[in-house]
Amino acid sequence: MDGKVATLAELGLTAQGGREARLTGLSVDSREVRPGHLFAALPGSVSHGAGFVETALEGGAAAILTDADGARIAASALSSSSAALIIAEEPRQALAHAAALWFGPAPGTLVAVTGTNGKTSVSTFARQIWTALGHRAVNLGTTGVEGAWTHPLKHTTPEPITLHRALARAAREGVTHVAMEASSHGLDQHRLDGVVPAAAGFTNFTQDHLDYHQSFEAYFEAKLALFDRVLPEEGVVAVNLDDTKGAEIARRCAARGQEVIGVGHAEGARLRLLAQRFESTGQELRFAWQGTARMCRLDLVAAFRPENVLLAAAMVIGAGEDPDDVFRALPELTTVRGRMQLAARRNNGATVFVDYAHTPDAVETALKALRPHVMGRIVAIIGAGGDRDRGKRPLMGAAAAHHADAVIVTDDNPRSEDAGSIRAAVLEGARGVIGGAESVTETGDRAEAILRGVDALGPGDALLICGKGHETGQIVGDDVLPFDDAEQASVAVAALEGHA
Ligand SMILES: CC(=O)N[C@H]1[C@@H](OP(=O)(O)OP(=O)(O)OC[C@H]2O[C@@H](n3ccc(=O)[nH]c3=O)[C@H](O)[C@@H]2O)O[C@H](CO)[C@@H](O)[C@@H]1O[C@H](C)C(=O)N[C@@H](C)C(=O)N[C@H](CCC(=O)O)C(=O)O
Ligand SMILES: Nc1ncnc2c1ncn2[C@@H]1O[C@H](COP(=O)(O)OP(=O)(O)OP(=O)(O)O)[C@@H](O)[C@H]1O
Ligand SMILES: N[C@H](CCC[C@H](N)C(=O)O)C(=O)O
Ligand SMILES: [Mg+2]
Repeated sequence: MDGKVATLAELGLTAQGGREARLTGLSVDSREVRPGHLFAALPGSVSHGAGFVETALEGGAAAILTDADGARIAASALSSSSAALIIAEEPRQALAHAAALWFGPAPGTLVAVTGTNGKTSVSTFARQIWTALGHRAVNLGTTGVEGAWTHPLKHTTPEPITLHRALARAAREGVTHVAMEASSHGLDQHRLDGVVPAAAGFTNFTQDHLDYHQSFEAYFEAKLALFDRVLPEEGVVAVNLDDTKGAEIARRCAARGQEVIGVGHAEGARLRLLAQRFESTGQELRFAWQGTARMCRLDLVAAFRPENVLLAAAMVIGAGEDPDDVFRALPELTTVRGRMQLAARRNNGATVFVDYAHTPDAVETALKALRPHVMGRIVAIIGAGGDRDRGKRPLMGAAAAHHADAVIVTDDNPRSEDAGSIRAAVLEGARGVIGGAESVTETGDRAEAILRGVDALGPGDALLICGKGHETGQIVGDDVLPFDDAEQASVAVAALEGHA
């Protein structure tokens, strides 16, 4: 945005005393302030950004956006400055709107999805459907910006400056359609308040992020904001009715007069899942749109997959596509990076999948979702991250031993911890299961564990490599060693089948 200048009024902001400023950029971090910037001094979880106003002013900030507390904290720094002061009740919301105006036009069609699990999957499928229909589309979230334009991101839902910069750049690259993930942190912090979705989706609601939200109620309230605050009145709501909280959202939105597309097995679903038949690398679906039954084959495994696919279809329909065109595109959907991804196949037909499951619940869900596709045995590779929740380690081991036929415990980002001790905790959980997996073994080196796992596969068997999904590195101490589960799976198959 070199050379660009805007007034406060052009960004929808009004300073105390009506003072004006000519802005050259926006920052939320005082260390990034350049001369002429608006510095948003936000109340944080660790400190109040207002404590950094002095640094921002030294850096040349022309305006400070904050709340009433912030104005008090920064009063003395501001008293000797000519910078404009904007006091907003919700400075994060004001920043989101200002960032949307500063960076300029975003792609014309945007949808957003929230829920505990499945956001990355649903937004990726929405992007793939649009692409199949001839649009230049991207998905934006945990795996960065992917599709017609790619760009890395540090967060699932980035703060508004990063978000609107990315959206504007995507638009300049010719992208017309965006499916984005709305994390509960992002919603709670008003990061999406400057976007205008045509449709919003809800996957499901289970326990997560209680360290931040404190209670289930607060966590759900955060998610509701996508429908109550971010989605405009004329926006369409696509929601999984099989989830109790989803049904509640559907009722609330319908009562408000919003168009709702219910998805799921539930009788009242406009897009209703009727039946599934599983094969080793995919499944047949029978579903109905507004009462008319249809069939299609998905080249995707996991019993829960149709939930994600049909929700994505509902969001794309809600955003204006013709339902028949959308359903014709479904057989073309391909795997989501690191989510029940078919990474390799042995000559004997055995399959190797990679999944990001890194909690006890996710390990259980992933293994159960794979089971109906597998005629033989399931081998699971699992490990747990260092410098993360220690309590989950034995529980992950137990989940794997309960639901797999053989378990290989290995390393997954030991970070600053002793890798052997982490494995020992996972092994203890796995070996404590009575009547579970027939074998539980330990192989610290992840590449070797994958080779052993692949080697153990007979006809009809499957290997599920849990924990790293789309990650491209193994974090050991301060080093990030290149490592990609899907790539290692192919390397292992090639080595065992004797081809390069
Ligand atoms: C817990 C959380 O969400 N924190 C966000 C919050 O920062 P904070 O409240 O911790 O900030 P703080 O450290 O108290 O500092 C207060 C303010 O002072 C500013 N500051 C701080 C130091 C300094 O020298 N100068 C300065 O200006 C900070 O930029 C901040 O605005 O506000 C910041 C500015 O908007 C965010 O960047 C930051 O996200 C951090 C980076 C983060 O890691 N968030 C994660 C937890 C997150 O949002 N994850 C979700 C979903 C994950 C999932 O689904 O698994 C995501 O969407 O990625
Ligand atoms: N509909 C679903 N029901 C249950 N589990 C699911 C569903 N969709 C995906 N999962 C599982 O949840 C995990 C995360 O999937 P995905 O990355 O799509 O979700 P997400 O909401 O984006 O997660 P994150 O909060 O990490 O960004 C994967 O392990 C996947 O197997
Ligand atoms: N966002 C999560 C992902 C964990 C993935 C797993 N590979 C690990 O390192 O534990 C975390 O950083 O805790
Ligand atoms: Mg995600």
